[in-house]
Amino acid sequence: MPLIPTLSETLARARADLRVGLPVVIRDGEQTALVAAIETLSPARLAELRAQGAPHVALTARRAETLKARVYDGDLARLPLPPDQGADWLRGLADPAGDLANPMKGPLFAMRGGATDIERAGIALAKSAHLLPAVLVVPTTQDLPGLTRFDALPAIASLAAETAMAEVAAARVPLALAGQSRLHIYRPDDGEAEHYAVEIGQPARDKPVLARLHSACFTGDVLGSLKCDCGPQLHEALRMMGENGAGVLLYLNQEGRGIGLANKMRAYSLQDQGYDTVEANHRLGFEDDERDFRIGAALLRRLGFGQVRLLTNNPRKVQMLENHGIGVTERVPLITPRNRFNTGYLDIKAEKSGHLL
Ligand SMILES: Nc1nc2c(ncn2[C@@H]2O[C@H](COP(=O)(O)OP(=O)(O)OP(=O)(O)O)[C@@H](O)[C@H]2O)c(=O)[nH]1
Ligand SMILES: [Zn+2]
Repeated sequence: MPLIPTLSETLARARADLRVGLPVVIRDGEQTALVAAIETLSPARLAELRAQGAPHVALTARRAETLKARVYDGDLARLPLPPDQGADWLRGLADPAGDLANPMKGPLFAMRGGATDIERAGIALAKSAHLLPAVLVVPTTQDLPGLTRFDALPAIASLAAETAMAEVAAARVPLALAGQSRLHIYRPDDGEAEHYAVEIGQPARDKPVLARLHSACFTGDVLGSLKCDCGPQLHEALRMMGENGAGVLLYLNQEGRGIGLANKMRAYSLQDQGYDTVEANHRLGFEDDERDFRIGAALLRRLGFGQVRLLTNNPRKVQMLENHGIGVTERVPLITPRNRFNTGYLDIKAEKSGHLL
């Protein structure tokens, strides 16, 4: 019996491969293509890929709009790689860092017609590897042993909900702001980041629990950045749970609303150029919010909680939990002080993302 990796295992390998600059093979019916992340593509690897066939780029519609490329494929655009262009040109398409210095990348000719599911899967893979959402796609007929391959299209978008998570450890941690807590570590089967649950006191399972789903923010939570409200929200939530005597805080490793810390810093760099938090995400090729809140719902259920009093200003979080089987009996606002660095950010969250601030 050959040992065949599961889809979760293949996904974990594919993310690692893309991050180090290796292409993966994706098959969709009769079509097979090599897919590589542009962010990590070296000139030497590009030359190898060119020897396999005619490459094209797949970008999200968000990035294509910034580049003024035509979008014929709904949520993505495909651009052929011209023979006289190379790694620098590709990098310019993927990475907005050079947009101001070099605004004219085109004219850019977009491809039309034909199947686009391999491209869509490739972009989803690059996003889940926390790379820039832009991939090089090379249709091929060769059998390429040694590369990670998907023999059918990976249904990445629906995977997170189904991914199993194992509790790997739990132990008591006394907290300055909340008293006794128990920290649980959960590890997803598909190699994604671990998530944490902090149980404060001994919350009853048969009553709505005071809960917070907190997305990781290295800059705010750890460094005390004044650019956002994350650190004060984290501390205030813990303090309220301590005062309440019980609660549960999920610390979800979805840094930068799911785009990863490197991309969040790219977004900050665009914000330094004057774009707001939403525009910066779009210029990078991301949606405003790439988080998958199903993970939070799954974790709450796993901990035995079916109903929550949710500490949040974000109505989407309430909606997503309810959609995924967790009753939100009350939304408890979590308002923290403004300062001159975060006030614009909070205004945009209220205006464009519907936060109740
Ligand atoms: N992409 C991006 N992410 C940011 C930026 N500023 C903060 N973040 C991230 O935004 C997320 C905020 O998470 P939360 O505080 O849990 O969620 P929220 O949507 O603000 O809703 P609340 O429950 O009301 O706080 C964290 O993952 C931060 O890292 C930014 O300018 N760009
Ligand atoms: Zn933050």
